[in-house]
Amino acid sequence: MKNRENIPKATIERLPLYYRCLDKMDTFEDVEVVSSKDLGGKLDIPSTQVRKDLSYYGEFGRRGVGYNVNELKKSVGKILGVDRVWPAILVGAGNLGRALVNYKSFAMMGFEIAHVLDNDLDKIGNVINDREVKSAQDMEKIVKENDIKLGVIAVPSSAAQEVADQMIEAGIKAIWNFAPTRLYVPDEVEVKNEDLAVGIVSLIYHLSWQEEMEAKGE
Ligand SMILES: NC(=O)c1ccc[n+]([C@@H]2O[C@H](COP(=O)([O-])OP(=O)(O)OC[C@H]3O[C@@H](n4cnc5c(N)ncnc54)[C@H](O)[C@@H]3O)[C@@H](O)[C@H]2O)c1
Repeated sequence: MKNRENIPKATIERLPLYYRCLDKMDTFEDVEVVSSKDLGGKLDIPSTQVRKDLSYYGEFGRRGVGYNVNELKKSVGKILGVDRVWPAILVGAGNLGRALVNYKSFAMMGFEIAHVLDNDLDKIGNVINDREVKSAQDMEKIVKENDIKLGVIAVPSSAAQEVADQMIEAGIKAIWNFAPTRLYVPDEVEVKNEDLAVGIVSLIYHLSWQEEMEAKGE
C-alpha cells in the first residue's frame, strides 16, 4: 500500500461509494464477482479510475476475471475502518438529532450513536431509540469511560463551537458537524461539515435558471 498521505483525496472520497455498492451486491444481490467496468458503471466512475483507486491500496482481483465481491468488500471495509463499529456521542437531541439517532443503518457504515446528550432539562432523561438522553455536563466522563473518538454536532449554530470545544477537551478526535457554521479546531481533529441547505439551494438555483430560460423562450 502507498503511504496514506500520498493518496488523492478524491480517491479516499470514492472508497465509501465502492464499499456501499459492494455491500449491496454482496448482501442483497448475491453477486460473487464483479469487473471494474461493472462496478464503475453502477457509480458512474470509469473502470480505469476504479482500478487506479484500488491500486493505491494493493492488488485486488484477477485480470480478465474481476474482483471477488465479498473479499473486496472486506478489504475496502478494512481500509475505511468500517470493519468495526465506532461508537459516537451525539450532542443536540432536537429534530435533527432525533432523526439521526433513529436511523438504523449507521452500523453498516461503521458507526453507532452510542450516547445522546443535551443541555435542556426537559430533554435529559427522554429515551430515543433505546438511548437515554444524558446531560451534556457528563460529556467528558462518557467519552473517557467509553473511549469514544467520534462526535456528532446537532445543536444550533450559536452553540456549535462551544460544543466542539467541549468535545475536543473530552478527547473527541473527529467531528461530524450538522450545524451550518465553520468550526475552529486543532489540526489533529478532523471535521466533516454536513450542510444540508447547500444541496437544496443548488437545486433551487437550477430550477430558477430553468424558469428564466423558459420565460425567455430559449
Ligand atoms: N432539522 C433539520 O432538518 C436540519 C437540517 C439541516 C441542518 N440542521 C442543523 O442542525 C442543528 C440542529 O437543528 P434542529 O432542527 O435539530 O434544532 P433543535 O432546536 O430542534 O435542536 C437543537 C438541540 O440542541 C440542544 N442544545 C442547544 N445548545 C446546546 C448545548 N450547548 N449543549 C447541548 N445541547 C444543546 C437543544 O436543547 C436542542 O435539543 C442546527 O444547527 C440546524 O441548523 C437541521
